[in-house]
Amino acid sequence: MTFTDMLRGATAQNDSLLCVGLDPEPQRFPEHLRGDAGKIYDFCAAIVDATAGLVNAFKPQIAYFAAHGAEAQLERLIRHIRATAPQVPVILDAKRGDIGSTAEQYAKEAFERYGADAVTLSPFMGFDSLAPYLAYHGKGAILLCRTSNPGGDDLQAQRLASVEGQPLLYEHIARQAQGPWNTNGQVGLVVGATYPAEIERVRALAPTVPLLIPGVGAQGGDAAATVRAGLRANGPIIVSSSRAVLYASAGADFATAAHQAAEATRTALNAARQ
Ligand SMILES: O=c1ccn([C@@H]2O[C@H](COP(=O)(O)O)[C@@H](O)[C@H]2O)c(=O)[nH]1
Repeated sequence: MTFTDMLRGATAQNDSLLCVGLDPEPQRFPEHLRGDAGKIYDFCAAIVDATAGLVNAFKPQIAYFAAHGAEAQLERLIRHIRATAPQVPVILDAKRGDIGSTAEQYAKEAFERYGADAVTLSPFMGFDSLAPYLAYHGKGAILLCRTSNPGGDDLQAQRLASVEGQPLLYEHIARQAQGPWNTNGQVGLVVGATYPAEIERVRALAPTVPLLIPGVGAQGGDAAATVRAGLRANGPIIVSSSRAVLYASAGADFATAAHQAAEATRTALNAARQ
């Protein structure tokens, strides 16, 4: 099954636009696990079990595993997601970007080693740096477009004088993603919930690609504005929240609290659907 098929299925089955981001920080774990990088799998698996019926995707961020040498725990976690929530796609947030020969290795890592359904990529090095991921037909390639951080403006809001109509860089990325770069219907875009006007602009330029939208929760993005700006009948969205769900409680009830936080966010997102 393709990434987009899985996304459509999980969105319908769980009645959800919410993606739970898996960004494990051992120092923020509940007391009985705190500071122990060997417990990353246990912590994340409990979060997965508590939220699997509430999400349309899970998004592990690879840095939070690699920083602790916990890649084997990430592999095990993705196998656990497959076993307990086979309908829910896994987006590996890796933001890779490199020349083609190296990109081949990164693509192998994402899709063969980890078995992810989609991966986040930086489009900064151009189409040939994306092509190795697109060679994995059916897998999602989600390109950074208008990111959630304030510094995203430094480059993404610059005007491209060399392109007809002089679009901003992020607008050009959106057009490429909807058009010539989307050779097999695998491309998606990352747009920050912290910038709803830009989500709307990206959606106008890229009406059907999946939008991965981080920035609700800890970064303060508005759930309702995000849905209104990004969701269309044929334009799916994946609204990601990590810390607000993972660390809803620092106590032994962390998984119950994560369930409640995810459910509240799912409800807020659904309330804004047309
Ligand atoms: O523009 C972007 C792209 C990716 N991210 C990632 O999403 C999560 C956000 O975590 P929260 O705790 O919900 O703020 C994190 O993994 C980032 O690397 C993003 O925030 N913005």
